[in-house]
Amino acid sequence: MLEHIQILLRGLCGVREMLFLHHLSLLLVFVTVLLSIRFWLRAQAHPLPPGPWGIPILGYLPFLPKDIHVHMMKLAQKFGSIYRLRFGNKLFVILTDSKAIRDAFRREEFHARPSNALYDIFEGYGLLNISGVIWKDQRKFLHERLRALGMKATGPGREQLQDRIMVEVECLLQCLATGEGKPMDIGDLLCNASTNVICSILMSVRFQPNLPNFPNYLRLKALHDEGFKLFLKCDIASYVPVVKYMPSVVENFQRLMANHDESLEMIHEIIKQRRKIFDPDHIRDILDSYLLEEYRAKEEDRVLFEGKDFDKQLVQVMTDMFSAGEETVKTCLLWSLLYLLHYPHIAKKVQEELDAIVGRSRMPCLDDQQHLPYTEATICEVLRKSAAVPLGTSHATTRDTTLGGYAIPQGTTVIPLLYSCLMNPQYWTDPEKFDPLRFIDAEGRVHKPEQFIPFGVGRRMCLGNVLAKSEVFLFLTSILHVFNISNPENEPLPSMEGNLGTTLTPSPFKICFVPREVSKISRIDMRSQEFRTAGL
Ligand code: HEM
Repeated sequence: MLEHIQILLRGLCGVREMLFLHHLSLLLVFVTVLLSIRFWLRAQAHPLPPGPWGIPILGYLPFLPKDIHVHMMKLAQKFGSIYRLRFGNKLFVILTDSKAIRDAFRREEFHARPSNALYDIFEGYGLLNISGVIWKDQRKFLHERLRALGMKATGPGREQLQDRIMVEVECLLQCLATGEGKPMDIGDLLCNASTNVICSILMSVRFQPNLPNFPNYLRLKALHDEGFKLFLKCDIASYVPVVKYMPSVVENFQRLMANHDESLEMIHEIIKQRRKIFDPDHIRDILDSYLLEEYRAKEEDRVLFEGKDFDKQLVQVMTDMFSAGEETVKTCLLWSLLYLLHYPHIAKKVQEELDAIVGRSRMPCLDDQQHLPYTEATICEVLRKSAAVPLGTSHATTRDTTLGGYAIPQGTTVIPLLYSCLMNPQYWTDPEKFDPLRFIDAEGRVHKPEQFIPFGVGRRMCLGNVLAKSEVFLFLTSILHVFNISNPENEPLPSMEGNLGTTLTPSPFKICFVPREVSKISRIDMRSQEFRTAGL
């Protein structure tokens, strides 16, 4: 064959050209060999992380059980704390301990969110699902504005945040009191309470069955609940190219889009109403802060969000904060009550600490937090054992990189398996046991081990962690300060098994709230509801 080519070339070219071609082909062979050796050496130095085999087209998807988070934690025993999985045609890297997660997420190339047809719904707007410079700017802006509204761990100004939360705490306590100690399922009440806190911070709106906007709340909640389910279904389908064209998947996708559009439109309506009464000298919430930016940009003849639609950004940010802040806190409160039903002696110890430090003549406040180590340890233990966001939120790599000696190619989806950090027997003694004392050191102070990362770590860690901790503290301590909680008589204790969706939630359960000498606590200060409804 080679001879034939040479004869042909001899016929076409002179001797000098032949020599040149000969040298050129030698050079090409040499370069190819060199590149192959380099590639092989690099692959030896930085191979892909190890991981289980999957099957063609679907990858590891068919082997995923219902409790994905537990299964993924078990895979780490075989493959180590950094391993790979293939879902359909997509490469995933799973990080199962806080060291690997910290190592990765402190680096810029791990800060992006994955990008596929599903995430494209957000068109690069909002905060939760965007990447790059816009994400950085928006995160900084929101962080500063939230701090200005009192969302900080220490220092003056926290009363603003506390006031907003306490309005909802007081409403909740009144509802619980109407139950007169009979069994109640309080999932909807907690959902309404946490929605109202976040909506108050975002746009000074609250919803209550006796307020005219309550049907809007029910619709928004239904859209979100369905949206989360559809998102999960479409998410899995989006990894397998063939599956995503199936009629049922296309239909789910279209419903998700319609759902998303309707919920954005509802928020947009609130924004349009607010614009009419906006006052740059009276900034009440996050919505006002954005409108102030818009107002200043107009005054200074400056363009906001070059090439982007300001209203779309505003609506998507509101929606992102709403989704991130409502479900998580409600879930965490439900778990708190469920664990305390199972471990009544812990509930009693928290009440004793509250009685000793806060006293029986007032309600707990944020300043008490630092003086209540057992209560704080109990909340840490709730955050650990419930692992409310077991799979964290996926990140993606923006360039080829390495981690722990492994190659992580550009565009890899990275899952920080928070469930493993919080529940792995390698890091926690008897992790299934609910035991606040694991967070108390020899001096009686609260100590948080390095695997305790319920809010993630790094530059993309939960933006609302201070708010979440404040809410859980104020709701839980207030409930325990005013009521004794118990399981309905002659009923088995509710299951502690979690159901995996975007969060890990307990199944619905009933609980009795029996007042504890309420008369001794000064009457709960019900602030006027008019101030809240005025923002509508
Ligand atoms: C107990 C309650 C909560 C838990 C366990 C929780 C947990 C998390 C986790 C694990 C992440 C992902 C971090 C990452 O990407 O690495 C996250 C992100 C986020 N959380 Fe929370 N969260 C809670 C409550 C809240 C609340 C109340 C808000 C409201 C402001 C909030 C706002 C956010 C936002 C905006 C992000 C995305 C940050 C970004 O992409 O830069 N979260 N949260």
